[in-house]
Amino acid sequence: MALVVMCGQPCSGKSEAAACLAAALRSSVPDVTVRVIDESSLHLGRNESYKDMVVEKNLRGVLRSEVDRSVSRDGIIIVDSLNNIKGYRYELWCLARASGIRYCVFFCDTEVDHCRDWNVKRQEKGEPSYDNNIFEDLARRFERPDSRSRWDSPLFELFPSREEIVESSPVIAEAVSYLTKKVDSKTRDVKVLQPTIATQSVRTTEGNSLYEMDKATQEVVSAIVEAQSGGLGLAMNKISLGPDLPTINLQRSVGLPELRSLRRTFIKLAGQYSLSGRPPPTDADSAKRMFVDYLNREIGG
Ligand SMILES: Nc1ncnc2c1ncn2[C@@H]1O[C@H](COP(=O)(O)OP(=O)(O)OP(=O)(O)O)[C@@H](O)[C@H]1O
Repeated sequence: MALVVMCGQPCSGKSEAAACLAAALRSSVPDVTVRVIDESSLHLGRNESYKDMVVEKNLRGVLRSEVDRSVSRDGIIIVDSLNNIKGYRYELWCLARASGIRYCVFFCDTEVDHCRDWNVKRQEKGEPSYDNNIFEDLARRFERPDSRSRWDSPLFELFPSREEIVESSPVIAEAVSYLTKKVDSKTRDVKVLQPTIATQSVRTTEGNSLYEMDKATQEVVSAIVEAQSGGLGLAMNKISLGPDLPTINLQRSVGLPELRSLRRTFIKLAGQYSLSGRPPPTDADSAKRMFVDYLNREIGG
């Protein structure tokens, strides 16, 4: 039914806002399942998840896979994480689009000084908090949402340092109405994302780019599994697929379920709205090249 992406600086009030939104939605549409996905629901700690770029990338991958598994036309998913990188919000938007559901972003626009104070208060109370260096690094890298981008729209803005956020706050009510309203077919006042052919289940015909992509990415997965099993005497962390293709540089051993999930997500993300803004690959080699680039970004060294 809908995907809601929380976004904001560390310790900016996202979880409190997400809880208010979830409660308001549950009262408004009691028959709809509302689920909040956050780091703690996946048993991931803040400092462990953001201590360097590799684990941070890993955290984003885990959250994205969970969102991918959970989005549906029947329930509402709220992703309560930093969602601080615009490319990542774009990926979440693609997942919503692939499922043909509503989407919106909630931005807790709290000044960094307040976030820092609130984080220090949590530290003093012994509550889960960010280490100071991790907080400063995340604060510096935050990419503000921009409602002109499809993946940051519609954008609901909250100012937790200036106004108390409660279930009855006007912006929460506005979001509940947007997320639960029946679409008026005449005015089309609520935007439901429409899956493109590239994001629908694959309808394969030979020569079709999706078929090529499906087959090519499967070959890449098989090559990785083979290399990791020590077969063919291949190096496990640097896997070559041929002279004209980039090398796969793995940071760690990656199991088949994770590879399958990455492949599924890649296929959804590719197509018309490809990761690089290029058109979908039309031949096996370019599909492999794009998939290897994607894997190197997600799980590469
Ligand atoms: N309006 C407010 N006034 C004072 N303190 C606040 C306010 N909103 C949130 N806080 C405090 O800030 C801290 C962080 O709140 P919250 O967990 O909602 O933020 P968050 O953005 O989800 O944090 P994280 O980035 O760790 O997930 C909490 O201790 C909370 O009590």
